Amino acid sequence: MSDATRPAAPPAIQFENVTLHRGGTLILDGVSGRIGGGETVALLGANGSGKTTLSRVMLGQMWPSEGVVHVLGERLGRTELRKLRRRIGVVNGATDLGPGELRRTGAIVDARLDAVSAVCTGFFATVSQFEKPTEEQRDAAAELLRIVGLGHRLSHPLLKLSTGEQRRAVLARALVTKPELVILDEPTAGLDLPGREQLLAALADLRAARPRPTILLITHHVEEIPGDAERVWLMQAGRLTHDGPPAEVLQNDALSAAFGCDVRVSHDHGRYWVQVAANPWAGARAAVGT
Ligand SMILES: Nc1ncnc2c1ncn2[C@@H]1O[C@H](COP(=O)(O)OP(=O)(O)OP(=O)(O)O)[C@@H](O)[C@H]1O
Repeated sequence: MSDATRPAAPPAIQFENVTLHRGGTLILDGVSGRIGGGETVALLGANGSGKTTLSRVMLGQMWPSEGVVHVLGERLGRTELRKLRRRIGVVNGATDLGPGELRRTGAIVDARLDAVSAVCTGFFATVSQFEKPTEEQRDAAAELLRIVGLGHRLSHPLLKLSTGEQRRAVLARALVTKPELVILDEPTAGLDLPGREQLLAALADLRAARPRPTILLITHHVEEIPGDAERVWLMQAGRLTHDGPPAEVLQNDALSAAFGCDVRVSHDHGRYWVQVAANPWAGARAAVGT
């Protein structure tokens, strides 16, 4: 069957005309998009463009003022979120918080837990250990922690791990249930160079898995986008301005507009790289005499 006649994979995520206001600010402005089952989509955009908010809408953590969102065949608002969340693996930046703040910020795991217990909370989609994991579940958690390079930290509380180690533990938690959908929000923040490459390799393994999970990767770093990702979304001021294959979207003009500075994109070793061509702060430096 040719690509033209092959039916499109059923969507893992589909949202239409999603608008979200908070405190009088328009954060998402009528965004629509679709990710087919098993596809990888990278979401790029400047600070404050609305990337995390969009991912939180998909997770049912924030409610849009308008619009319809379907995730893994379920319409948000008409489905039991707890059940749905068990099918989704999430990595975000909010791991090093105490329990009071956990509820307020939507953090995903209680950082006082030891690494194995923290990973096991992924089986129950809870932030803390409210249910006792089985021995098999603890073994699976330990195995994943070894795979992400934390075999020597199994019984350490997350609070006592470095930022990069916490990040790896949270990735293990996200993957422990073999989720159908994985949402990674800046998963390499705080990782050192080998740590980042290790995480990107784990991402490549995930993309090679069968059945292949759907992946939404939110990042600021063009070089982290798998060159063969199905699509790249560019976000600017709460709108999805571009949606297409990497070669089409990762262009000088589109990225310069999205980041508000003149950039040059290159392609090497199967990945895209970006350099700032003109320093947007040069005027400010001149003004302060540096
Ligand atoms: N609860 C809120 N009330 C008011 N404004 C908010 C709220 N949450 C987010 N915002 C604003 O919405 C905008 C988008 O925030 P969001 O965190 O989604 O951006 P982002 O693209 O993920 O940014 P970053 O790259 O810095 O993580 C920002 O300007 C932010 O200040």
